[in-house]
Amino acid sequence: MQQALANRPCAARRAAAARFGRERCVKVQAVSTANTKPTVLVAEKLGAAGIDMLKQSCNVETAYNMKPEELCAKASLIDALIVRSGTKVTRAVFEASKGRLKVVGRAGVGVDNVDLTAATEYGCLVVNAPTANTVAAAEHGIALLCAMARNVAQADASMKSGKWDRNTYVGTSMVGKTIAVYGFGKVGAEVARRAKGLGMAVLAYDPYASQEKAAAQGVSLVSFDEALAQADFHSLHMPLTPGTKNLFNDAAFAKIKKGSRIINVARGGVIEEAALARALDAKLVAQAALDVFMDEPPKFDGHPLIGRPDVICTPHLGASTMEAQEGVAIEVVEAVVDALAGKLSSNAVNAPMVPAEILKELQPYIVLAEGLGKAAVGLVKDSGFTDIAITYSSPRGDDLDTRLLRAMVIKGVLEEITTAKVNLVNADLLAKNRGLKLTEVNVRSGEGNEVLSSMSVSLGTSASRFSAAVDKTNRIYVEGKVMNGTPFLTKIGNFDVELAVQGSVMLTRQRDQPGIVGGVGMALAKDKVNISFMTVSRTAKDGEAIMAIGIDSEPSPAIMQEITSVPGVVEVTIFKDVPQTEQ
Ligand SMILES: NC(=O)c1ccc[n+]([C@@H]2O[C@H](COP(=O)([O-])OP(=O)(O)OC[C@H]3O[C@@H](n4cnc5c(N)ncnc54)[C@H](O)[C@@H]3O)[C@@H](O)[C@H]2O)c1
Ligand SMILES: O=C(O)[C@H](O)COP(=O)(O)O
Repeated sequence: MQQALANRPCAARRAAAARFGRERCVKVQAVSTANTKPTVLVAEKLGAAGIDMLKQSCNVETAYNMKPEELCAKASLIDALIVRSGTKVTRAVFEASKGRLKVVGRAGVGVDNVDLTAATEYGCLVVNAPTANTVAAAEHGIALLCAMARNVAQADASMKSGKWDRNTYVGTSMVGKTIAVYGFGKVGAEVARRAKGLGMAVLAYDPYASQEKAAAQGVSLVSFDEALAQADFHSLHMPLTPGTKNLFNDAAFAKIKKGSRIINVARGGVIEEAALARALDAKLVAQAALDVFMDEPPKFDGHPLIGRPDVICTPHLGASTMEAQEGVAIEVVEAVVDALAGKLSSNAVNAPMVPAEILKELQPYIVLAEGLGKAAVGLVKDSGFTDIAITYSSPRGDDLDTRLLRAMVIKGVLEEITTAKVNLVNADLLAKNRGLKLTEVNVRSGEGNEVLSSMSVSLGTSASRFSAAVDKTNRIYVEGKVMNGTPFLTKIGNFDVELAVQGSVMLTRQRDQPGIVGGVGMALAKDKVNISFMTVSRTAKDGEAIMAIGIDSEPSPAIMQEITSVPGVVEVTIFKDVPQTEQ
């Protein structure tokens, strides 16, 4: 039985809702009463419209450029705090608040300056403003593109030093050139639209982007190597994740079209700064325009890029327009006010997916669902995937409310690849906005009242990073179940495994022959990688096998290469940390 998301029967939904209590997914108890208004500290400049809106229901204090100890001193006197990227909201702040601080609002997208784990532990909801600065960031990308191509910043500095130099600053034209957008999400798509207006051909590299969305904008989706080799301009718009960290390194710059130009308004860590400096020295890259840096503010003394004439820089100004700041102010204030009133906002970043009273029964299943989503997307190759299919095998059959489990799968998939923070309220919408096709199948199986006897997630794709993960129907396939209260991955592709759904795991595929375990183990030992467990599964004696190895740290690229060369080993990959769900 296959059901589209929207077509689940109402009665079954209501019955299941009553059982899972899903209408009560609120974490923050309402803070204000009829007599007392909550107190909100605005720690960075916020648009006036947001401040005015906040004043309608809260006492508002503003204090900018506070030292960390000043913020800690304030923490026990406030119910909510609003920041941008310049304020670090550390564990010390939550500790110092002694339980009073209930909401942190981030007036922007990135929440890397907020300690989310500590916030969750201290029962503090974090909300952000994920959409209102998209256009501003795209405009800044285009501003940097034009300024770089026409040497605007350098020529301005030269004139201000009293020179009239019309020869040094001859630029390069954009019309008829090719730009590659890396990360075809909210900002990337807006940059592509504007680049078309400049007469540029637009390529996009985004393994998870929808082909239809790209085609509708006249954008060609290409591989990373094709984008590097073909584009005259490279504009970065992906999130900083373990998969994108230092993506632009020596190896990438070695493949880049010689003399091309790069713009980064995404996140600093996506480019390895020292590698970019080497690429500029070698003239592989002609110019760079950077809004974001590995450390912010960067260490100016001896910085490899900031002082160079072939690099222009701005101090993280992508979101800094009057309009965007008004927009994010309103977006974040709405979310903060809702949260203070005890409502769960769709902009909640660390919102619980499950009410506490039903967590006990569901905890291992939600960890399983998220882990399966994360594992499946972790196996996707460059070419991305077309759709997600989830199968629930449960004694409850059609009576099983799949909304929460589905949301956890979406969370597992999306939080690996986008800036999106998924919660129960926004999961389906975020999936829809990404053009993700989702199908669910309920199979009545198992006995008693257990939630699931097993569950699988499969992705339609043309290629996987680990070809053994592709099943007979050519889909990346992972399956799992809860055993004695613990979630396990039980199948990858056609291979049976038994992996706890947490920690980092190395997978190898090999011929079933002696010497593999020793060879791989010895190679890992050279990098002092500790092994927590090891399981081997084979299709037949002397046939093919896969081995799963729990690893406490990640081996270097050289050791990964060495493992690939162990006789009999065909392929190797690593699943990064599959996290326990925050609750
Ligand atoms: N400079 C600024 O002030 C500023 C302002 C807003 C956003 N940003 C940054 O811009 C970036 C994009 O933001 P957004 O709102 O468009 O996010 P988004 O989540 O809408 O889009 C990100 C896109 O990157 C893609 N992606 C994920 N992994 C990838 C990979 N390995 N290679 C290529 N693409 C990959 C995703 O599929 C997604 O389409 C983020 O890093 C965000 O923090 C910066
Ligand atoms: O994450 C964001 O929204 C942008 O990087 C902008 O950050 P800012 O609000 O500190 O300008």
